[in-house]
Amino acid sequence: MKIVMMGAGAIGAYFGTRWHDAGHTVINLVREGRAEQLRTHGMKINSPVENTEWNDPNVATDPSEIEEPDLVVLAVKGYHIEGALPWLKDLVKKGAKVLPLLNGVEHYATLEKELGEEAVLGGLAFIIATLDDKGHVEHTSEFHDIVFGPLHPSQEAICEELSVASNQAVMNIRMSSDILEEIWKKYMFITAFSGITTAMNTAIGEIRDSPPTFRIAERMLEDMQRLSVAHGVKIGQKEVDHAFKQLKKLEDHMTSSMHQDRRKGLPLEVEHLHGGAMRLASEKKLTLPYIETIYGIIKPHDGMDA
Ligand SMILES: NC(=O)C1=CN([C@@H]2O[C@H](COP(=O)(O)OP(=O)(O)OC[C@H]3O[C@@H](n4cnc5c(N)ncnc54)[C@H](OP(=O)(O)O)[C@@H]3O)[C@@H](O)[C@H]2O)C=CC1
Ligand SMILES: CC(C)(CO)C(=O)C(=O)O
Repeated sequence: MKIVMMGAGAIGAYFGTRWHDAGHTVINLVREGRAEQLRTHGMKINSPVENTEWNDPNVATDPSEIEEPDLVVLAVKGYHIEGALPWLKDLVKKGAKVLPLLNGVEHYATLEKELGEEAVLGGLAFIIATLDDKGHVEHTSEFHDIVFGPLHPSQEAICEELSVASNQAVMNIRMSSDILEEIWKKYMFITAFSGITTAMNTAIGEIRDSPPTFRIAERMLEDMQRLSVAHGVKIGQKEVDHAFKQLKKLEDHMTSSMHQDRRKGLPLEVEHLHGGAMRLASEKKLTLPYIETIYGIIKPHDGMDA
């Protein structure tokens, strides 16, 4: 299978290298700065599961360099989506389907409108990973999962193909028959987890030590549950309880990718995740008081805080 990794950041570099190691043609379609870093330092993954290196990774800096792509795995941040559209359009014209692995929901409407509904699969990544100063991946959790599935009946074949192609890859990958519901469940979880860890600027352990603070995370899950129902996705109290249990089970040091970005002084996905939830709520005349509050607390740190 010919896979284009669009965005070879933390998750793109991680999963792209794992597919490469499994024998697939993986092309990292990146911007100039990242291309230079990959040429100089190559790909390296430091992982509790298995370390690996790809010394001379395939790098492209324009879609015209790529022939007959099967799948574009989209692993950019929410605030990169608009900028990614021209290259995505070129690749879709060449026959590729697009599998986004971003957190959040709002990007699906944009991608479907710009690329066509048949081109956009549903996808999610579950991993804790970040890049070091050489652009190598630091994978710090035992889990490294992808869940994906069709959002349009015409996508069954490419989904089956990806499933088979991933059999030998060092990752847990699963095809879902209801990827939309899974995307919303993760959206509910990540909005609470990234919201509380980024707003408090600390990992989950310290948040749990303060029950009134931890309760805010539960309230955010409830806000997101109401939002999903308003958008026709069946998420109930059972799923809220399950997500809250997951927050209770995480190891003390664990934190969200958004909080890791705050620690590094990078731009945050707060507009995409929490801002997106507020826009989706206003479409349905809902208010999300806890999401709105946490959004207000995080917003000043977007790209400004070390
Ligand atoms: N990191 C994690 O642990 C997890 C992250 N996620 C989600 O996955 C998504 C990606 O996160 P993550 O990998 O951490 O992000 P990173 O910031 O590490 O990587 C994003 C990459 O996208 C690249 N990029 C941006 N625009 C383009 C473009 N137009 N063309 C090509 N490359 C582009 C950036 O390149 P450049 O260097 O040029 O800016 C950067 O390398 C987010 O939605 C995040 O929430 C989900 C689960 C876990
Ligand atoms: C919750 C987690 C770590 C799971 O993959 C995540 O998606 C993130 O922090 O962005």
